[in-house]
Amino acid sequence: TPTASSSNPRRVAYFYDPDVGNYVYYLGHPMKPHRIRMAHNLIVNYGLCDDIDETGESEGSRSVNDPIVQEYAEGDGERAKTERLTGSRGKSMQVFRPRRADRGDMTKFHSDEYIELLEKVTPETAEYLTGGGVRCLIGEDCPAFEGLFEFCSISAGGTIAAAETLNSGAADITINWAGGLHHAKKTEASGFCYVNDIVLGILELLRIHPRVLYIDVDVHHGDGVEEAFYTTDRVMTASFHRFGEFFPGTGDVRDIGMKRGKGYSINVPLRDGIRDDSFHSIFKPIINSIIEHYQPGAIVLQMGADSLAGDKLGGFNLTLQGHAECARFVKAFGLPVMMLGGGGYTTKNVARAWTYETAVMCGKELDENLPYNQYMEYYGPRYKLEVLSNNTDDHNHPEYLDAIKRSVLHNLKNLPH
Ligand SMILES: CN1CC(C(=O)N[C@@H](CCCCCC(O)(O)c2ccon2)c2nc(-c3ccccc3F)c[nH]2)C1
Ligand SMILES: [Zn+2]
Repeated sequence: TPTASSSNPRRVAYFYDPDVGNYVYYLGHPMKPHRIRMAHNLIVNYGLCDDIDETGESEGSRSVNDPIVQEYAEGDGERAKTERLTGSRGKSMQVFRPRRADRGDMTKFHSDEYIELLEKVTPETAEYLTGGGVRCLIGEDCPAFEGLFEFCSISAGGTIAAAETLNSGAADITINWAGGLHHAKKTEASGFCYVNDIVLGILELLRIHPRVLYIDVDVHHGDGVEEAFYTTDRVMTASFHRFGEFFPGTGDVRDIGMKRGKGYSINVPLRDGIRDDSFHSIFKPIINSIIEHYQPGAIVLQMGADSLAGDKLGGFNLTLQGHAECARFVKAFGLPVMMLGGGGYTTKNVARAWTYETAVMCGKELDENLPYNQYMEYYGPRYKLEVLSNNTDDHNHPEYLDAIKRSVLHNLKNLPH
């Protein structure tokens, strides 16, 4: 299969399960899985891919004896075999309904007891099973909701399938907007995250690649992924996040990894109000230096949309273009990329951002006027593909950003091996 250089078109595989939008944390909880269905509907109505229905069929689906079906199926783990390819002609990318992760997949990182708890906890039994919500943090942030384990299986199944697809060489870029749940720990839920799909996907990539780079632009620190790989040099984690009186509180610039991992965790702590230009002035030089010094074989990019201006929880001031520029910049290195979702609490803007960023990876331009879609009323009154910055203060003074940048670049120059 032809390898794509950074110039010619990249083969994009996109993973989506039509059930994902049905899960609800609880009324009033900021995390709304419905946002993923909104993004999918916009992606389909912009014509970037065919839709996929409950059976995984779509009008563009191929018959099982179609050569590419055989190639895809043979080239990959058994997960692919259950897959119906919907590689439709003329669309910019292929959409797949991923196999759901099972406890065997999940316990590649998480403890047996923790996954056993996730499988059996219900809203009714949560209090009792979690010792009052303390042992596994199942409570305000991480409630036990109806279908919790299925939701985790869909999220993790998508990211594992996306990693397998990159490993098989069947695509250059893979996308799972239901993934990116970066706070989940080995034995406990945290920050709306229960199963760390990112860690599971990176473990899959490590079967092929000696070095994997993880980049996190969610407004919250990617603590679960950093912790999982804190003492190894086989994964470099780089998180750009709001820091100071903000959840989860970790991610200080001085936290750089330990043991063989010393120097392989990068934290870029930022203040609220950061705008496109100041964000890029620190993001681009750091990513350039990381790629130069670390030379990863593959990149995992968590595109949490709560770093957009106007997010309910975030406090940053990035525009749609500014947020998407991170994906565009990473794509240009021409390395295999797995792009994942994450946070994002102003749901109409989450759908806008992830639709736009899907198009960026496909190399497609989108009309700024939204196409008619199932959730059109959410996008009023302008019905545009835009997220504009506001006039809140940027508390990231240039000398602050410069000091952080110098500290990070200095550490990168001195990587031990
Ligand atoms: C004990 N105190 C509560 C803890 C706390 O402040 N938790 C953060 C959690 C924010 C999680 C952000 C998740 C994420 O965006 O990073 C994400 C989600 C998926 O991938 N990434 C938070 N919870 C809320 C929240 C929770 C329930 C209801 C309303 C809320 F505002 C807002 N922010 C401390
Ligand atoms: Zn977040």
